[in-house]
Amino acid sequence: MPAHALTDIELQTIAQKAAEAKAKAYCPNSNFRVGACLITTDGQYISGANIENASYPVGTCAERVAFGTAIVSGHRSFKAIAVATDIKPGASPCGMCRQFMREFSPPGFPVYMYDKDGEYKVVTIGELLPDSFGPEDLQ
Ligand SMILES: O=c1ccn([C@H]2C[C@H](O)[C@@H](CO)O2)c(=O)[nH]1
Ligand SMILES: [Zn+2]
Repeated sequence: MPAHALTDIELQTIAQKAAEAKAKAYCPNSNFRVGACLITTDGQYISGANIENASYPVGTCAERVAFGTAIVSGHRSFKAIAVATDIKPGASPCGMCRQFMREFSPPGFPVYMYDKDGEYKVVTIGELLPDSFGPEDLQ
């Protein structure tokens, strides 16, 4: 089992919570629901969903809502994130979210992408954002 692998229970829980968050998306502009759920290294789950705005660029993605919520709750260390959408295959995080997530996750951090049937593909943030710039580069 790779160091970052989740247990079956963790995987089930993160998928369920990402799907629940998806139901809470506020997306009157795109009607494209996205839910996300992070699991912290101490086993807590923190969710997010996309929140759109009448001024379109002001809207934000589910991944950044989940990470932002976690960070302001004091969490700094994460095992994985799940992202759930109603398409098939599941959606891959946008470029801005890749960089945002990279701030708080090592290259091996797993991103589980769930599709409308609950099937997933998992990739690492390093695969999504190769040769990335991170906070350690500022030291
Ligand atoms: O990985 C993604 C991709 C898109 N969105 C949101 C942004 C916008 O509200 C809607 C359509 O792009 O989906 C996310 O939350 N996460
Ligand atoms: Zn995004």
